Parts: sequence; structure tokens; C-alpha cells
Amino acid sequence: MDSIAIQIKQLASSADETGRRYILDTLTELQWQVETPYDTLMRFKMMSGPLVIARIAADLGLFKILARSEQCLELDQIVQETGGAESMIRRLLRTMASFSLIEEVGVDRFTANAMTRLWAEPVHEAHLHVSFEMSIRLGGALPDFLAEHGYQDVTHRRDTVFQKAFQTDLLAFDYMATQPDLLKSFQQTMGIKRVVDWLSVFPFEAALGDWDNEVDRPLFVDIGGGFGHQSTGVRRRFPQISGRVILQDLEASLKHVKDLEGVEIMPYDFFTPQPVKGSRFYYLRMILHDYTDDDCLRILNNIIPAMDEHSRILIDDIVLPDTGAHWQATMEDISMMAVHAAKERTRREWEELLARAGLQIKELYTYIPILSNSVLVVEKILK
Ligand SMILES: C[S@@+](CC[C@H](N)C(=O)[O-])C[C@H]1O[C@@H](n2cnc3c(N)ncnc32)[C@H](O)[C@@H]1O
Repeated sequence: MDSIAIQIKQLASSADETGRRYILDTLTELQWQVETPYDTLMRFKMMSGPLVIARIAADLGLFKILARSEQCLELDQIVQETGGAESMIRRLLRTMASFSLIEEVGVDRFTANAMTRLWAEPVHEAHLHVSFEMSIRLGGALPDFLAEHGYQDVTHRRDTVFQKAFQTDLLAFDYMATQPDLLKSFQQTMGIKRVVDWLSVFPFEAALGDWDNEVDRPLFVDIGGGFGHQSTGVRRRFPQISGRVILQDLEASLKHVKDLEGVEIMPYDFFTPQPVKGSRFYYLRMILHDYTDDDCLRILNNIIPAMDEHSRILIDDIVLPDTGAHWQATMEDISMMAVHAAKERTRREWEELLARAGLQIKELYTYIPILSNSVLVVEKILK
């Protein structure tokens, strides 16, 4: 068994991203096969455990306390820093160690491992915070919500699991605007680097076509671009390409954004006409999956009049396969339903939606094959 484990680790360390994912999925499949139904149920029962415990640990600063120490720490040192009761901190640390979130090196002695150091970073702490809100709060309310609604499609944005779970009448993004900490965490989470970046697969320069590098021409409009992670990504990757790179988002979100080198910051509501005319690219990353088909049409219809003959809309979203979708993609679909009455779409669903707006897919680049993250290059259908 040990030698198999060593072989698998070696295989994973030399594999590319698709290979690494394949190994991971095979191991998960194996786990299902080796478990008895009782093992599986126990695992399900405790599934929220690591997230709940990690959230408490982050609130107490336990990841940071352990990560900044070169040596292992004694329980009483940790207790002093947190201000909690010794018996409580011991139970929490012991549980963290049981989930490999930290290392237990002896009786009441603990040290950081790679996972601890990861969760100590602000961006991952933010991710933890958002994941807790989304999984625990929303997941907890989902079964009753669906039962109360007779398992019908969720189509009203003001009547979703989100309103039930957060006890609000507001839409998710409007609610977040009233919660600066949650909003900031959410936008930070959006910036977490995927192992494969869309720009490493999408041929940006070739897709530009005939581009004469005028400084004042709009090159890339990042609509609903959050904190501008993708706009700055484009600028950094293509310093030789001139043209305006513009980050658009709601005022509430942009007020957290400091100056971004080479990126214009423009408050804008995408349910109103697009003010930047004739941009080569209008980029929508993880936007349309937040909306019903009718709202997607409203967003697209606000872009179309601003497009010139060379303009393309780039939709960066999941394109679900017709069969065998990965669990991360299917759960993303359930989350979109729970939060926004929205969904992830198959290629056929994208084509049908776009056709209703007089648009068509010119090209499709899948940059994370297993999870189906793709960039759709969309153009107007010429009459
Ligand atoms: C899922 S996030 C995606 C952020 C960014 N595109 C990314 O992938 O990192 C959705 C974004 O849409 C923004 N948003 C929501 N409603 C908007 C509206 N009506 N007009 C403009 N931006 C909006 C949110 O503030 C948020 O930044």
C-alpha cells in the first residue's frame, strides 16, 4: 500500500493539470468503492466539519498564530494569544489536527503544515469566509426551500434560497453591498488564481485581428470585473498592446479598488446601455451564470448597440458537457440556482440563449477541461 501511495504521489507531481485532476477523481472514485455504506454516511455526516472548524480557527487567528511561528507551539502559548479557555482551544486544535489542518507533534504541542500556511493567507481566509456563508447557510436552507416550493424550477431572483437563508428581501449582490466585509471577501475570492489561466489558452493577440495599437481605442472592457484581476492580467501579459483597458462594476464594489496600473475604473450598471463604444472585446467572466435567460438577454442587449463590426463578446463561464459533468460544475449549478435563480449552461443552452440576442458562438476555448471552464468568442449574426 505504501509503495502504491508513493507511486501515486510521484505520478501527480509530474502530471499536468488535467492529469493531476484525473488522478484526484480516480482516487475519489476509489474511495467510494472501498467505503461501506456506513463509512460513506459517516463521511457525509461530518462533511461540514472541516469547514466549520476552519472558520472558527480563522476567527480565532489560529492559522496565523501557528503559521508565523518557526517552531511548534505549546498549548498555553496558543491559549494566551487567543484569549479562549484552555479546554476549548485544546478541543479545537485536536479537531483541526484530525482534519490535517495543523500538525499535532506531541501532547498539547502543535505546529503549522502546508494547509495551515495556506489558510493563513488573507485571500484564502476570505475564501473560507465566503465558502462558509455559501455552503453552510445556503446548504442548510436548501432542502426545506425546495420542499416548500414543490421542487419547481427556481426562477424568481427575489424568491431564492438566498433570501430565506440570509433573512433578507434583497438580491444577493445588493445584500452584499450592505455587508462590506462579505463583499470584500467575495471579491478577493474572485481573484484566486486558477491553475490554468484563460489567457494561457485563449489566443488574445490572434483574436484581436487587425489592431493598429492606438492608445485611445477601447481594447478590453471587463464588465462586472470585480476588483479587476482579469483587467490587470491582460495589461501585465500584453504590455506591448496599446488601447484602453476598462474595469466596470457597481460603485459599491469599485470603492474597494485602489489605482490599477494601466486600467481605467468606471462605475457602471450592466443593466444600462454600455457607454464604451467599439471596444474590441467586451469580457464577461462569471457574470451570465448569475442570471436567468431573460436577464442575460437584458445584459447582452445593452452591449450589442455598442459593438462595431470587429467587436467580440468574450463569455468566460462554465460550458457543461451533455453527460458526465464534474461534481464541482454540477454544484456550481446548484449554487447559482440557490443564490440567483440562475444556472450553468450546456453548449446548446448557450447557443439558444445567444441566438435570441442575434448572437452566435464563433469559437470556444476550454481552458480547464474537467471543470468545463471556457471562453466563448461571440459575434453578431450578420443579416
Ligand atoms: C461573480 S462576480 C465576477 C467578478 C469578475 N468578473 C471575476 O470573474 O472575477 C460578479 C460581479 O458582477 C458585479 N455586478 C453585479 N451586479 C452588477 C451590475 N448590475 N452592474 C455591474 N456589475 C455588477 C459584482 O459586483 C461582481 O463583481
